[in-house]
Amino acid sequence: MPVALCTMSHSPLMGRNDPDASIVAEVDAAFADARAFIADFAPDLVVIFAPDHYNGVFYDLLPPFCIGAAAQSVGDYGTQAGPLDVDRDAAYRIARTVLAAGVDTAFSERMHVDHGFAQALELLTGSITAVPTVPIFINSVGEPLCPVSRIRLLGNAVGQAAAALDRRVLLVGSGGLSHDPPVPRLDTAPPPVRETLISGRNPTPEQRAAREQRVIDAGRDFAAGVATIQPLNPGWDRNLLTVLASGELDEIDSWTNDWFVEQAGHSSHEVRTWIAAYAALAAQGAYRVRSSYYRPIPEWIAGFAVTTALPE
Ligand SMILES: O=C(O)CCC(=O)/C=C/C=C(\O)C(=O)O
Ligand SMILES: [Fe+2]
Repeated sequence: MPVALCTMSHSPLMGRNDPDASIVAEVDAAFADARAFIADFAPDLVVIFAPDHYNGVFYDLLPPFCIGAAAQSVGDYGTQAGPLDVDRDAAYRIARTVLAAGVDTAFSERMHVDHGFAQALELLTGSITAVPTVPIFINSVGEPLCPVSRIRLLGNAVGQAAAALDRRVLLVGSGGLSHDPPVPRLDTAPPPVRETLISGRNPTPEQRAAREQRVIDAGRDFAAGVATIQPLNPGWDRNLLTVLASGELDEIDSWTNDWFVEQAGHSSHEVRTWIAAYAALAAQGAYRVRSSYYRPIPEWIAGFAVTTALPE
């Protein structure tokens, strides 16, 4: 069945701590191109891989993956709040195929998602309900993480499931390339923050505003060159884009989780969502990258990229 792919970095700092207007215009043009590509493809199902940033998934029960049969967006960083238009039947069909392939995904009838999903759906399709969706959470933040080889297997199984649906499926991956924004970590967080990582659902508006302001401040400091967070790594980012475009995805299996962090920062694990989306596309045979935009954008704490691809 027809498939197409669009992968994109997300950043909660878009619109909150923008780079020079010429760079914003360049990114806007990349998204306009992606939207035109998607409109031309006319998907009737979006399968989106995205991470969570301790808004929907916590250490009280932290699976490596979760497929949502129903989901709602928490509306962080000004993204749309409320239910996604989840295609429940497609979610179950995909989950059955993934489990049959030996990839032990979790499954949710009440998934909570954050800007990782909502920003991508809004930017690419116009809203969180524009096109029926199957949201697939990939843990990219809460260590310990599974080896990245499992992500390729997940993506492959999702791609096989997508092929068996009689639908026009857009595969989306949402996450930054090299970047190390201030996402708290369980082993270093002070006790009150640690508790929010374990069970922090539904923060008060004041708590949410304080969290968001901390990230915005970090973006300002990073762009000013005074933040203590890890630099972006454009060389690493470009190599990743080259590998994804080459179709030689099994090369990625040898990349260790520690190497991701050393090279590209903790949140570079978010490229798991790209790897899954490309592996899903590869499940249907050879593919061709149709467009690839990249720029390191310190104001957004992001190696920022947008790609589109189609089967050959
Ligand atoms: O404050 C927190 O708990 C989480 C911070 C946060 O949500 C940061 C998000 C950053 C990205 O999504 C990103 O750069 O990819
Ligand atoms: Fe993120």
